[in-house]
Amino acid sequence: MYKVLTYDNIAVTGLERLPRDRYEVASEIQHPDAILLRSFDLKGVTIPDSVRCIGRAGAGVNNIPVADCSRRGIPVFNTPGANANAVKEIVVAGMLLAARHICEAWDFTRSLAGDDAALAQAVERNKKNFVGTELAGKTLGVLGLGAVGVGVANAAVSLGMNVTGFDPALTVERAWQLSAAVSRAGSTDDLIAHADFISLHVPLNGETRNMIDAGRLGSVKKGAVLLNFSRAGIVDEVAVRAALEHDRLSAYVSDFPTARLMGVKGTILLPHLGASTVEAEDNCAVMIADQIRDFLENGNIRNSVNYPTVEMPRCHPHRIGVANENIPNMVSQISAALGEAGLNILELLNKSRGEYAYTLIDLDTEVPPAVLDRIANIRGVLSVHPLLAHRP
Ligand SMILES: NC(=O)C1=CN([C@@H]2O[C@H](COP(=O)(O)OP(=O)(O)OC[C@H]3O[C@@H](n4cnc5c(N)ncnc54)[C@H](O)[C@@H]3O)[C@@H](O)[C@H]2O)C=CC1
Ligand SMILES: O=C(O)C(=O)COP(=O)(O)O
Repeated sequence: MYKVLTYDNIAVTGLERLPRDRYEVASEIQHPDAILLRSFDLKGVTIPDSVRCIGRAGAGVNNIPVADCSRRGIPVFNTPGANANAVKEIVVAGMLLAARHICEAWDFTRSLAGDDAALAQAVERNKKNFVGTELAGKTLGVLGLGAVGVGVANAAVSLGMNVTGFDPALTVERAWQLSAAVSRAGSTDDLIAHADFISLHVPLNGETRNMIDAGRLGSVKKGAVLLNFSRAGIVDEVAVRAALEHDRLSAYVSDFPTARLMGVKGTILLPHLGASTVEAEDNCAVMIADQIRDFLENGNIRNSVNYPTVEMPRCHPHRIGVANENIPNMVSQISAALGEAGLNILELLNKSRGEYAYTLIDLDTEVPPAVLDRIANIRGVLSVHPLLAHRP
């Protein structure tokens, strides 16, 4: 039995991809083979030695100690694009909430009482307080043109907005998806200085933390709207607060409420709802369950954030998967350990990514525990697992 420890709500449609006769899935479980989670903060948790992989049903992995996992030979998976449409839609909603003062207007309406005539009178008398602006013709700057950013940029084009984008590592795939009407900003600063709406779609990491700081906010167009559906830490909240208080920003729409911004005029704070649609939760859960199952059973790696893509069709029953440092002589030492034990290699695939590599080896017979131990003890080997073929 494979044991899968879950944190957060993982959609049942996804969990059903892990057959009950082979998988035990629970939120409390001893010696898990895999951890499945969404935004739960795994950085404060000791990851048991039994864990072979971690699956994030979603995009951001800033809640996972990825570097530690890499050193332990644990691939971390995510689900690129699986929730991007949901985020795109809520960003469009966020622009409209800000541009049309919908939150204040809704607060006003809820405060009303009386009969139809009284309500109509109050409505007509007060609607001038909520006059907004239209999105069409305004400029949206999209920072980060990945799965979400491209969706937001294209949606904004279809709403009649002028859209500029910036992404120093734009992939060819995303470039193909991006509307030709989206112009390319020369830099983050350039994008920020010319936009009426600025939407952040970068991952939170050492490079992006606090990237929207006082200096950059000082150069935004007066009255610009900042939308943050990425992570709280991408903006310097002290600077955002000051920009709101000085009317430099007219609104800050964020999916990440924090104590510093609660109640500050101009903030529209949502409870991390970007990916909370039935469709996105299903997409993410199905994708991650399939990926961790293929890894646990076949050693195949697809959509890992720290290990290379390694996929070898399963034609033989006896296979091992080895995670190792990307240093000379690894494959030769591993194959020597197998050869000296009289085991014949049928197929071998080795791929590397940065400091790490992963090797899949199909053999003509089962690898005895002593040989697995020998491989595990080779300097630079980080994890080794036998992968027994299951009947379909
Ligand atoms: N609010 C929510 O519920 C959700 C939030 N997110 C957040 O949005 C982020 C982006 O999600 P996806 O688009 O799916 O990820 P993605 O990986 O497809 O796209 C991220 C893009 O940001 C770019 N990038 C990285 N550093 C950059 C920088 N310094 N300047 C400009 N571009 C930079 C990358 O090249 C990449 O193209 C996630 O990392 C996560 O933090 C994602 C999904 C749901
Ligand atoms: O996918 C992401 O990065 C998200 O922020 C979505 O988080 P969630 O799955 O809703 O906890």
